[in-house]
Amino acid sequence: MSSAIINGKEIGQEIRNSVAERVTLLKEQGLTPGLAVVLVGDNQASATYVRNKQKSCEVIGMFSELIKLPEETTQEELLAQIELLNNREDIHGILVQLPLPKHIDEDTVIATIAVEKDVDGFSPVSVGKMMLGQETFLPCTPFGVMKLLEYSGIEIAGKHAVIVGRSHIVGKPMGQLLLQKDATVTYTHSKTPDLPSFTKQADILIAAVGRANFITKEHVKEGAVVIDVGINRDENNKLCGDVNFSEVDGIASHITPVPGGVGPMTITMLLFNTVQAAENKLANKVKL
Ligand SMILES: Nc1nc2c(c(=O)[nH]1)N[C@@H](CN(C=O)c1ccc(C(=O)N[C@@H](CCC(=O)O)C(=O)O)cc1)CN2
Repeated sequence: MSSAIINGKEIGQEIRNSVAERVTLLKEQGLTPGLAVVLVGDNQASATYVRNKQKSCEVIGMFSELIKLPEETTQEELLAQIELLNNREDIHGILVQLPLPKHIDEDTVIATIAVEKDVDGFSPVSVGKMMLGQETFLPCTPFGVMKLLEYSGIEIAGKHAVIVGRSHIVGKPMGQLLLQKDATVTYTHSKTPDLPSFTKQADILIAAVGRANFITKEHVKEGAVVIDVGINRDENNKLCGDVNFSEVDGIASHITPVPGGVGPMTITMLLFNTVQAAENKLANKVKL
């Protein structure tokens, strides 16, 4: 029997509908949520994501502004742009599309975003608050995964979650969010020896390693929930995840497809966080 598909497009749309209602309420009170999207350089994939983010804002009635900077922009110039956005009344959320050109230090740039506008949830203060379980903006991809699990009725408490991948924006926060819901969490990565001996124990397996079709049937326990965070291109330049879907289908109880699984949730939770930032502003609630 095939695994149940966790449909990120459908779940994302349901959440976007409720975010759109919150936008309408804010506008009735004279505030239009505004997102600034900063894109540096000519990365084609980044340009596509940024376009999709802006289009998604428009669909739900939010304002968005693209700050497009050339590849040769210096770090100082970029930091100056962010300072301007930090001080703008009409901008409630700021995101700097990653990756940045190599001559710019991502950590310094992210740390410059005002924490109350850090709708990507990447700044050191946001990450620290998330680790402590305090109210803050959660990073959009792991936040989206938590919503996928919630909307699919998947129990987390008491389950063994195994994360494959340790990036700052997905793997690490993912484990924390699952831990906060009482999962037992194991972190693994591409250099973990005998990886299947760990992943085979997972009730919930999160693949966030960034390698096409890396997770195969030998990694997955019968009945596991498999969440594929990967966005890769295979040898035919076809979009694919970190999980070899056709091998794992039928072994997992539930699985996310690529495309149409976690990806759409990343932008959904960005909209969610930006509306939250605007609501916080209206309520004069500064998240420091
Ligand atoms: N500042 C940020 N930079 C990056 C983030 C981020 O969350 N904040 N994440 C990724 C890229 N990303 C958003 O920026 C992103 C990636 C993929 C998708 C998505 O919807 N994927 C679709 C397929 C799209 C396609 O056809 O190519 C899917 O999986 O269904 C959305 C957002 C790195 N940078």
